[in-house]
Amino acid sequence: MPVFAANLTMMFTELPFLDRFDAAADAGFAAVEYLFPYEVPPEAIAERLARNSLEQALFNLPPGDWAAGERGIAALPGRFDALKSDVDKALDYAAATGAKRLHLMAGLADPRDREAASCYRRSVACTAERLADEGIDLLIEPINGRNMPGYFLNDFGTAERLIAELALPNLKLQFDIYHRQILHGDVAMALRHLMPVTGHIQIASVPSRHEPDGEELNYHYLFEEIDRLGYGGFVGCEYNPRGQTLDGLGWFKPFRRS
Ligand SMILES: O=C(O)[C@@H](O)C(=O)CO
Ligand SMILES: [Mg+2]
Repeated sequence: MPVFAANLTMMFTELPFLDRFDAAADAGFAAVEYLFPYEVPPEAIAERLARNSLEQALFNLPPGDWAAGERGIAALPGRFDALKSDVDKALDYAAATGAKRLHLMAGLADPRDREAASCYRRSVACTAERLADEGIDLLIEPINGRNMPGYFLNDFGTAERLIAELALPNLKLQFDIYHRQILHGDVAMALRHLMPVTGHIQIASVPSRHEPDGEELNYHYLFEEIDRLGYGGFVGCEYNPRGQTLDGLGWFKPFRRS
């Protein structure tokens, strides 16, 4: 049975950020993820995790100036020094929360731009090596251009090739099924093919990015497939609830922590 992580950036947004940890645990989740923890001190997050016996599945390294439209800096020329201090900051949060996976966002750049590609490769390699010292996996995630126009890493094949070329044991794929379906389809075959390099999975319905309980994808089948493939990681619930978060958790009843 997959272990689901509530995504606290999207779920339980009826509540202030720290209270979402309590709500996720009360709803039966054993783990949580979110995009960015950096507005809140690491100790405050650690306290909520401990109080609720929750595991911290994943979060993202700092993304640059999000409010100004940046979506990561790994592929941006001239930002390598900033990335190194971002990694230190993220590692402080990982140490406090026990997170064993961090996602590095690529940024907005033309995937055909050679300088961006070379920056991205260097950023990914150096960050993975730094994280390996702490026993942490680095995740890279292809994101579809409808949700994030101009995002550099917009192709699963590119991510697969980079992971193979760099051959760093802690560099893994963040397989967001929502993005996969929009970018390429063929989700079940891709899960089979990419499972050896997959370090984290995320889910949402397609096309609405709501609860994984209908529309284009058969999640009942995909959850069984993920189990059949022996996946031992977390499945992040990265969806926008249609209404109140709790009202949309019917799909989750069979998986609740007892
Ligand atoms: O799919 C997504 O959008 C996220 O997993 C992410 O990290 C960037 O927004
Ligand atoms: Mg995602």
